[in-house]
Amino acid sequence: MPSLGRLHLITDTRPGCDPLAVVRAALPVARADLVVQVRVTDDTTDRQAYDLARRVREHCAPYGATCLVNDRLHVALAVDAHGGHVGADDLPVAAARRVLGRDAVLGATAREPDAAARAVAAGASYLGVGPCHPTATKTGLPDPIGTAGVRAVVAAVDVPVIAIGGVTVATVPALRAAGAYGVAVVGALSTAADPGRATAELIAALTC
Ligand SMILES: Cc1ncc(COP(=O)(O)OP(=O)(O)O)c(N)n1
Ligand SMILES: Cc1ncsc1CCOP(=O)(O)O
Ligand SMILES: [Mg+2]
Repeated sequence: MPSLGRLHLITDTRPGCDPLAVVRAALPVARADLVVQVRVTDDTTDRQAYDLARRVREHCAPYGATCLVNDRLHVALAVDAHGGHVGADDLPVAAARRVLGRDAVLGATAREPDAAARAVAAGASYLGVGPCHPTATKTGLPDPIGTAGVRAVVAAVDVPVIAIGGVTVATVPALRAAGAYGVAVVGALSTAADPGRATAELIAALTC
């Protein structure tokens, strides 16, 4: 399995967004440092999710970027994605591992050390940890864990920790200092005036 990219671009399929345009802008900048996670709104049909994921997968290939699918692992399999991401309301990690197979990239959401260690024992190859900071992108989230929460999870596991939730280029240095391997963003790229430039700034912050 290639090493995991440090910048996880999560697609924003809310009304008014153009997720493929953001992916197209980010790929030539971040190349193999990019992981594109296809995440769709709940009212998106499987056919729509499949069509988006198939196109993302095709776009990623020439750049060596990784394509993951959030929640809908049958879509991940159908488009030959590199893997998927699951959280508390999705298939359990061990079941997701069985679905995706031994070699797939499998991310799991965790916000505290015990749950993180259980997810890794069940087969997660990386953890999405957060929300680290306040965010308006997803409702119903628990309180942010901050950099101290990230540090606690990092100390408990031996897989890459991807910090998520309210991440901006300004917050990356502190997250990296807390041990995060990388970051996952929605708004920092989907609402950027120039997503290519925003990608370059995030990559610079992640790799310095
Ligand atoms: C990298 C990363 N981390 C966390 C999440 C959140 O997953 P989940 O808790 O299942 O919530 P939804 O994204 O499904 O609403 C993620 N998608 N990616
Ligand atoms: C899906 C998800 N899970 C925890 S925070 C979040 C949304 C992150 O979006 P943003 O990067 O815009 O804060
Ligand atoms: Mg989920």
